[in-house]
Amino acid sequence: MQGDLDNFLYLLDCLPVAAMVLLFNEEQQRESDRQKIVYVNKKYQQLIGYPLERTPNAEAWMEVVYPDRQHREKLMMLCHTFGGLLRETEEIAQIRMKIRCNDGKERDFQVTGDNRTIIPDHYLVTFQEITSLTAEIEQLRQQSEVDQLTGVFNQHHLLRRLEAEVERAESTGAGFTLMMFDLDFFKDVNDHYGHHCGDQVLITCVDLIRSALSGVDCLARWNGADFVVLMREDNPGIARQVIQKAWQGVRAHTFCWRDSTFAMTTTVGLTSYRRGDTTESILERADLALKRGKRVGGDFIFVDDSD
Ligand SMILES: Nc1nc2c(ncn2[C@@H]2O[C@H](COP(=O)(O)OP(=O)(O)OP(=O)(O)O)[C@@H](O)[C@H]2O)c(=O)[nH]1
Repeated sequence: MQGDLDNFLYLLDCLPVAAMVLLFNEEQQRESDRQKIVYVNKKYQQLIGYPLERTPNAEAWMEVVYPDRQHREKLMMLCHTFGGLLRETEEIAQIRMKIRCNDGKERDFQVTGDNRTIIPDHYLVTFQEITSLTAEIEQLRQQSEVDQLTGVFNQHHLLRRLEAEVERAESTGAGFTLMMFDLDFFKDVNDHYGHHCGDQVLITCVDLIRSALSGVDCLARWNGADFVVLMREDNPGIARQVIQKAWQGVRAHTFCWRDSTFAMTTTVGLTSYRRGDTTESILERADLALKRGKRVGGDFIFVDDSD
């Protein structure tokens, strides 16, 4: 048995993957004493940087590689499930975790626990670094939520935020305001000056609107020349004052294209959250308010105060 273990550990040192061996002892009273790290291979020491002496048991190891207490507590819960899963299913279990390595850098790892090792009660845990993969996924996730032309959020993100905001309003009672912005006669800009000029106008308008908002307000492109602002302000009067600055900012701006200058106006439809609202009902009301603003010729802020 000892020979098997020695051979097994020798093989682990030849692996190009960081690995540790855990010994499970179900008889120990305290959960933290049930898992003991009995071996870390060479690749583990190179990549994560801690020798076995620095990792005497699972709990101490956790404190070294997860100095952030909150992160550690979350992970302890995950690991508890992870260990339970391994013992119950006699299979492989995987989790993703952030580890503070000995060089002080935080890296992401795919951690795989395998209880099918040949030594009874010994579990093999391998660590595959996925830091660059995680960064790429995060970058793609962010890109998928942003409008490529203007850099503000897209409709997909807005709908997610709106859903979360409706849930928050339902549970806390703190409302919010939704505004739909449309550039008036934007099609004429494209027709007169070309699509490229239209693009620049959209970018400039976004900058002007954004500069009137605070960092917590969510500005998103709804489609074409329509934008939506979600503001955590349940008083429509106050929200109106803020949005008027954005509306006025676009109005006062002189747009230049080659030898020409021109002005732009916007129409805004504004509505506030009401108890029982869904994302659809509040969007519908904002759209209706926008249409009513358009009906009076645009260049207008229409506040929906119907009941
Ligand atoms: N340049 C440019 N044009 C776009 C883009 N997306 C949509 N459009 C154009 O935006 C126009 C639609 O805008 P609308 O708001 O419906 O038309 P509008 O002239 O502003 O009409 P009103 O809103 O009623 O004042 C169409 O001509 C689209 O081709 C874009 O990314 N770039």
